[in-house]
Amino acid sequence: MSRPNTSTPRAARARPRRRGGTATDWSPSVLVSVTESAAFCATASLATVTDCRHPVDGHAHAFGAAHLLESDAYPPGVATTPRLLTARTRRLEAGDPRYDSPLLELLPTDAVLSWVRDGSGLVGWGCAARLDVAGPDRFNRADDWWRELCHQFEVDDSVGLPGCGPVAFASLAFADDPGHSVLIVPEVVIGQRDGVRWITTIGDGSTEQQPVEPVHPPGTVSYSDGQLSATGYRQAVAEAVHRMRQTGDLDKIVLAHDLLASTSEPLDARFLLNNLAARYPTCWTFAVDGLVGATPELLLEREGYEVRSQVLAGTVWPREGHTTEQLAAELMASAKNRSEHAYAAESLAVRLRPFCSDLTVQNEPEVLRLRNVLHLATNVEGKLSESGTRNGATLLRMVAAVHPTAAVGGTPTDDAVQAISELEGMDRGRYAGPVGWLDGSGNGEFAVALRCAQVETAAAPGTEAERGGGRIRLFAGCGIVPESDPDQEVAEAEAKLLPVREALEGVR
Ligand SMILES: C=C(O[C@@H]1C=C(C(=O)O)C=C[C@H]1O)C(=O)O
Repeated sequence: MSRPNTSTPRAARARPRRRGGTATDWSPSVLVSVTESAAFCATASLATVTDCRHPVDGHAHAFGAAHLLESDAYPPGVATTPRLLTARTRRLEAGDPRYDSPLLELLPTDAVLSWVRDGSGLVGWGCAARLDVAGPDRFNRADDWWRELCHQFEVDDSVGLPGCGPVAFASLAFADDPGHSVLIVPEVVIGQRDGVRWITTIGDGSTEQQPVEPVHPPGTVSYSDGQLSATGYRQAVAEAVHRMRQTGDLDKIVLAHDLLASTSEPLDARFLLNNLAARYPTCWTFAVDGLVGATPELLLEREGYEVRSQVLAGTVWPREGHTTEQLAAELMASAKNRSEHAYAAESLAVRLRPFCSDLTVQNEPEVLRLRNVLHLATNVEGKLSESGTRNGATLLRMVAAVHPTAAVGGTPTDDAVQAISELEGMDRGRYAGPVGWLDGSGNGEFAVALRCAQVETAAAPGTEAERGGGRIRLFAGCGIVPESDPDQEVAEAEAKLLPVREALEGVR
């Protein structure tokens, strides 16, 4: 992909102010921090904005986080003292210990943020600003917040690659309700792209030299049913198949279930990240606010005017006596998998096309080979239209348009999403939602949060967590079509749970 096109229209790109630019034309806007969210009803979009270094406590904060909210929809917030946020990016050079260590090895213990694939990507820590948001309008609110915040940055960036300057890590809920989405602007980001390693500090950079403690293994791991057991999952799949065959109102539905793991020692997200990255180097190893995983599915990447996606749907998993090539051939020849896949590829392409002047969808799917599964994959590439970008087609708004694709929702989308909530009866949280990062120039990458688990913070009474251990909720799901066999779907979900299970158990 080419470098960002600097002629991208202003409306399409949140533009931080670059040092050496028009310093005097910056007029501090009134920054408002909304401190209350519990008072709102569940169906409304909720937004809580926090300057994390100064937890919301009713006092003015040392520096501001800003967002746009309709004044009549929210109670009065707490006015903050407007102060410019500084984002400083510089190249790391040979001789600096951070120049050639693997990115994941640079992470301190707490508040880790990760987006790493094949050794490149971004890691971050600390929290210069944070948005918590929920509801059907979560994408637009997140987009407004990020673009507004970007105007408050003074940027000193001598590298200029996508991911330099101010960056937000984002992880959005699968569903309009329930679910909670989060954007975190770290205090420190270390990035690598095209062989260049850089560091960005946001704010005063005081956490740049955070000591890196040794990674702490989780001890013994035990599993128990989550909100939807494997047996319950089998029933839900059988019911979906029955319904599809009887009424024909759904063409495809993606059903998932969860699994709880308890560990005898506290969970160190870096232990999972390291193991996942070692076994799944071609996946995006991510961590945002306790959601940790290694996903193979690129939802949408934007660089300048170019967008790219790789839709995955249709799966086989290793069986004794079958080579990878035999499995790949079986997958390509399976009418059931091809139809599951076609719905997913079509759903992405149809919703991305309005933003593009050109959109190329691979004719025939290819096979993506991973250790635990093989998927059918379709590559999609587009060029954004100038009118679209002028009219505010930001990455987050495009992500909003394509989510959920039929790889994690179904066809037709609204009916499938409704049926998912009825049949699963669990809160997916941010599993199967978009996860990724955004920079201040409009570039970014979002994947579908798969092969992941949510580290739980509250310790349930009588659990390992209460005794000082950890608790984590793993998720996996499968596309169901009328030809699906419930036992096979249970086995497929098990294969998809394997990456996180093995990472927890220390398999590398
Ligand atoms: C839903 C998941 O995966 C999705 C479903 C797939 C399928 O049904 O074949 C394949 C890849 C993903 O798009 C998951 O991993 O939990």
